[in-house]
Amino acid sequence: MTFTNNKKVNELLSAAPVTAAVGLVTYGIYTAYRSHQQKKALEAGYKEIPVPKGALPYLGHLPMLQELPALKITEWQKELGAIIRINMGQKPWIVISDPYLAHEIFSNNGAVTSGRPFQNYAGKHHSINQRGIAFPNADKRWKKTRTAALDVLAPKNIKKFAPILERESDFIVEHLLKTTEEKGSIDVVKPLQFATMNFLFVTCLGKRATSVNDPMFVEVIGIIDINMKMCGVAEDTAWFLPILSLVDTVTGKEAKQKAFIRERRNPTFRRLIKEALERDEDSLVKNLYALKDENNMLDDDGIMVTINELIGAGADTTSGTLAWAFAILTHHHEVQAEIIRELDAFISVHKRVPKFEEREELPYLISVQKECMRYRPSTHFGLMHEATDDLECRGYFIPKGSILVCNMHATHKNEAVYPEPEKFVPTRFLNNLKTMSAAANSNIENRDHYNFGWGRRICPGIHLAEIEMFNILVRVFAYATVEAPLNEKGEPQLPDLDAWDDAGLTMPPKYTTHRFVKRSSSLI
Ligand code: HEM
Repeated sequence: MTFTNNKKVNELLSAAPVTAAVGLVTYGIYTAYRSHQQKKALEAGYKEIPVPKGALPYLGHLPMLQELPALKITEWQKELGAIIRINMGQKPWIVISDPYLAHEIFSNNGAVTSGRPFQNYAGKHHSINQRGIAFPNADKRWKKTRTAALDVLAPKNIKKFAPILERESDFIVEHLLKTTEEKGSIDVVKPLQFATMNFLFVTCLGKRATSVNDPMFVEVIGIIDINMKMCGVAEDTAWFLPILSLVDTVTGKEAKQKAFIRERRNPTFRRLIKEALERDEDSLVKNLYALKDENNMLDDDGIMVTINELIGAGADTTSGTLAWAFAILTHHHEVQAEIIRELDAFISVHKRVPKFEEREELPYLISVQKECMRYRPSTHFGLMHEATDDLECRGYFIPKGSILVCNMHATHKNEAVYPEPEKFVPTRFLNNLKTMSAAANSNIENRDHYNFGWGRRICPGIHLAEIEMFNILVRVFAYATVEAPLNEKGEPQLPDLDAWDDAGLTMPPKYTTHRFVKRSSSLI
C-alpha cells in the first residue's frame, strides 16, 4: 500500500474550496470529540497511546508516509513502542507491532475487535454494502457465509481434491521450466496466480481454466487485479479525507468505480455462477445456493461477492508469497542446495516427489518456507479490524470505533520474538514445524508467523495456501534451481529485496522474473 497520490491529493484539495469548508467543520467537531475522549481516558488512569510528532491539521500523518507507509510506521514504532496511534487523515489507526499484544487485542478480545471499518470502495461498491466474507462486520450473515466457505476449505475437503492440487502444481512447474528453456526467463506472477486460482475455479465453480491464455482466466484475473488494487486503502483517499468524496464525485472517480462493478465485475461473476449452477459438478456455488434456500440471509449478490473474494483472496496472496520465496532464494544458493539435498534423499527412496502429508520428512524446506514468509510478508497490514465496543488492554484504553491494524512488517521484525530479525535465517523455524494452520490457530507461544492475521477474522484459506505452496516448491526444486535473470552481458541481475510492488491489498516483490534452470542431477 503506498500513498504516492499525495501530490494528487493536494491538487484536488486546492481545487475544492467548498468541500474544504465542509470538511474542516467536520474535522473541528471530530478533533474536539477525540481529544475529549483522550482526556477522559487519561483522567481515568489509562496510559496514553503514543502519537508520532508532526501530524498536520486534517491530513494527520498522511503526508509523512511516503511510498511505503509500513517502513515509516515501523520507524515510529521503534521509537515510540509496540502500540502507537497515527492519524491517517481523519481515521485514527491504532497500530500494533508486538505479536503478544496483538494476540491480546485481536484474539483474547475478539468479541469486540472483529469488526471491519466501512470503506468507501471495499465496503460499499465491491461488497455491495458489506456482503461476502472479507469486508462485512462480524455479524450473523458474515458468520453463515464464512462457515460455508470454511466447509470447502476444511482440511477434510481439501484432501479430497489433493490430486487436483498436485496436477495444477505439475502443470505450472512444467510451464516455468519450459518457458525458461524457450525464452530465457519467466515472470512468475501470472503463472502462480493461474495455479492458485485454478483450484478455486474447480472448487467454487466446478471448472478449471486450461492455460494462462484461457479467456476465463484472462477475464477473471483482469477483474481481480483491478479490484484488489481498489480495495486497498491507499486508493480510497476519500475514506481518509472525507473532503475528497465530493471531489471523487466531481472528477468521476466514484462513477468509474461503480461502472467497473456494474459493467465488468458483476456480469462476469453472474455468468460464471449461472454456468456453475448448470454444470453437473459439485461446487461451492451450489452449496451457497442450497443455504440460500434454507435462510434468507444469503442473496444472489452475497454469493457473487463471496465467490469473487475467495478467488481473489486465494490467488493473489498465495502467488505473492511464492514470488517472494523465489526472489529471496535467488540470493541464497546455499539454501537451495540444502533444500535439494533433503528433497533428493526423499526422492531416492520413494521415486516421486513428497506429498503434503509427508512434509515432516522435509524439516529444512518447511523452515525455509516459514522464514521467507517472516522475512517478506506478502501483506503489510493484512485487513483492518474495528473495535465494536470500548476495550481496555494492558492499561491502554481503546475506544469503540478505533481502527486496529497489525503492522505485519514490524511484527515480523520484532527482536524479542525473532533474534537478528534483519537476517534471513533458513533454520529459524526448525523448532516449530507445525503446519501453518495449526500454528496460526494455536496459542501465541506456538505461532510461527502472523501472515494470516488474527482472531475470529483469521484467514480461512491457510491450509489450502500451505498445500499449494508446498506442492509448487517441492516440484520446482525436484527438477530445477531458481536463478536471477541475466542482463545483455550474461550477468545475473539479483532482484532487489527492498523493492515492493503495490498491488493494493498485497505487497508482492517488484522483481518477479527468474530462471528455472533444470538440474542435470534431478532424480526424476
Ligand atoms: C499465503 C497466502 C495467504 C495469506 C498471506 C493470507 C492472508 C490473509 C490475511 C492477513 C487476512 C486478514 C485476517 C485478519 O483480518 O486478521 C486474510 C483474510 C482472508 N483470506 Fe487469506 N491469505 C492467504 C490465502 C488465502 C486463501 C488460499 C484463501 C481462500 C481461498 C483466502 C481467503 C481469505 C478470506 C475469505 C479472508 C477474509 C476472512 C474474514 O474476514 O473473515 N486466503 N487472509
